[in-house]
Amino acid sequence: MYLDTLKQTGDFLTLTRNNEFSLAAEQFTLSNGTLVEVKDTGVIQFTPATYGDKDIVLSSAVHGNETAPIEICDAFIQDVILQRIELAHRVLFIFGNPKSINIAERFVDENLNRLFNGAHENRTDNPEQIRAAKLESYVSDFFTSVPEGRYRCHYDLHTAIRGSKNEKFAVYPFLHGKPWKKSQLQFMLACGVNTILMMRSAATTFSYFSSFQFGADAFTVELGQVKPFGQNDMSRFSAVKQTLKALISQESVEYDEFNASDFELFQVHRTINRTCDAFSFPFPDSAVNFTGFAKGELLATDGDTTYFAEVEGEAIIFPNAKVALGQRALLTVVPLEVDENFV
Ligand SMILES: O=C(O)CCC(=O)N[C@@H](CCC(=O)O)C(=O)O
Ligand SMILES: [Zn+2]
Repeated sequence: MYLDTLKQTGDFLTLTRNNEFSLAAEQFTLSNGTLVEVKDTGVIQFTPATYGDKDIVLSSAVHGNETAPIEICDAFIQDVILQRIELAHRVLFIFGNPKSINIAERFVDENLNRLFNGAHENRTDNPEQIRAAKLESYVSDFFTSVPEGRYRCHYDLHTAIRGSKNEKFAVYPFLHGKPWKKSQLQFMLACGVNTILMMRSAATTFSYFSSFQFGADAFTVELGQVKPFGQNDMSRFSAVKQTLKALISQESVEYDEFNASDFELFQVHRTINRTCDAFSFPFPDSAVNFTGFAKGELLATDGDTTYFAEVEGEAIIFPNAKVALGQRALLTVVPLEVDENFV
């Protein structure tokens, strides 16, 4: 029975870290009427006695070494349980990969953020495969256990391996032709995120899953660079903390008028996958995200295949030569202007 400690401390992160793979479901009600449901290790759902029309998912630790988002969500969960924050909406918090938090690694056996939207099927069992399937079902239950037509969003919080020219940026999953929402860009701006990458194809990421399967406004949000626990400068996250707090605790949140000049928008130019053991980049580990290359410059070598920048200024995002074979080793992006595809 872990509930007494959880009620007293609100420390769901420690409970999660002490139970790497599963935790028996339990529930209780706070004196303010909020129902607290522990669904599993790392998965906790809050339902206020009276709740508004938003169903909000906030996830972190899909990559275990990305600690700043974990600290942000840990603090929110404690604030809710200890009644320092009163929620206005239903909220599901997820710490994605508890064991990878404990070993301070991106993942244990397999990158969890490549296993969503059915990608966990037909593969040999390992903890991340199992976890992806469970997380999908918790999110599905959360969104579908209430009447249809409610507003849904999912912000999957990460930090990037490399430094970035633009410290904070968000990935807007492929919307299959639906327009991008200026209101979501305003929300990101309020979080201190002025740089958005528009994906142009389906993915197996957590944010794409919620966007595609449930029509949620969903993003992968990169809040800075990976640091061990205790080494994050939490002052750099004050805007995102304040904006997320407003989202979950206020009936509605007003944002400034959309102004295209506030943003740097990019669309994916191409994805380069690693297919060979001999995969390398010509640039050093210190090369930051959004570094632009001149047309014709070498971007990557995959066995006998060489990739050169196809357009002037083609910029690199998430270069990682160590990904598993078949996985994305590099995204490149080019600037995007606001047009009629934004509503
Ligand atoms: O810095 C890196 O190389 C990776 C940071 C990270 O985990 N990014 C996400 C982005 C997911 C998306 O494309 O929506 C990932 O690679 O899973
Ligand atoms: Zn990540």
